[in-house]
Amino acid sequence: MTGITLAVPSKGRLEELTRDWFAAKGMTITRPGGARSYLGAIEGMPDVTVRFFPASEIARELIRGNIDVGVTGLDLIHETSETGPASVSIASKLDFGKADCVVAVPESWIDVTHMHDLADVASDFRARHGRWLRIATKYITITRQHFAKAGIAEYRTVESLGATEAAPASGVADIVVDITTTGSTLAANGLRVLEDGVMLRSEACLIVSRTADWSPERRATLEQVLGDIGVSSGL
Ligand SMILES: Nc1ncnc2c1ncn2[C@@H]1O[C@H](COP(=O)(O)OP(=O)(O)OP(=O)(O)O)[C@@H](O)[C@H]1O
Ligand SMILES: O=P(O)(O)OC[C@H]1O[C@H](OP(=O)(O)OP(=O)(O)O)[C@H](O)[C@@H]1O
Repeated sequence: MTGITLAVPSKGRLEELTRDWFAAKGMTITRPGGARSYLGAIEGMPDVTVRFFPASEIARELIRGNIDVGVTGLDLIHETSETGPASVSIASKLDFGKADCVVAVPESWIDVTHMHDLADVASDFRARHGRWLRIATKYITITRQHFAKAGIAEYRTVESLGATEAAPASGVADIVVDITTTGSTLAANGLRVLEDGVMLRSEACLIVSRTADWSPERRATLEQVLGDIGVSSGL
């Protein structure tokens, strides 16, 4: 077996930009079965099988080694598993899909400008309010890691799969961890990013799995394909 699998986003904001990025490198991704098909190819590259997946599944399968190369957001690699970053190699940043994963508090918390202020708030919270500080987020892993690094342990996460920024105003949580690009959603919901509250700067990346089964033949195919794009695997 010398062929390799390339996974690209099947939908969402990264789909078209990914196709355009490959096209600019002279590689045309085809989807012979149409938009509902999950199998594709790259014209003139019979050793590459293209698979279409949601961005979050691409991150998971790269980490598990079930796909060889893929395009997804760096944030999803960090969020999917604590071992995510070590399980992959970033072959190239793609300069689109940019978003910062941030900690944001209500604008009315005027004394809270840095993570160390938040640490003080968190440790007093239970005594003052009779409950833990609540953080609305879908970035549970990233939150756990960064709050531990900031020495903050006294909080609870409230898992939010959409409209996270609405959680403080609606009383579901006190603060949020979410991604932001222009900042307009945070501002519209009366939230402010802490001055040292950027936990991760994310963008779409071309990512190689370290955990895939890299036989010498498949490795040679990988380096050849990446060489055509002008990058190396970093394996
Ligand atoms: N403004 C933004 N909002 C959300 N995601 C963004 C934004 N800008 C870039 N991204 C990136 O896009 C990726 C998520 O893409 P997409 O929304 O297609 O994924 P998904 O989670 O599979 O979609 P869905 O939420 O529809 O299931 C993440 O890596 C994220 O960082
Ligand atoms: O900083 P901004 O430019 O305002 O962008 C950030 C917002 O965009 C995304 O939500 P989206 O509208 O894509 O909905 P989602 O929650 O389904 O991802 C993200 O979850 C933020 O809410």
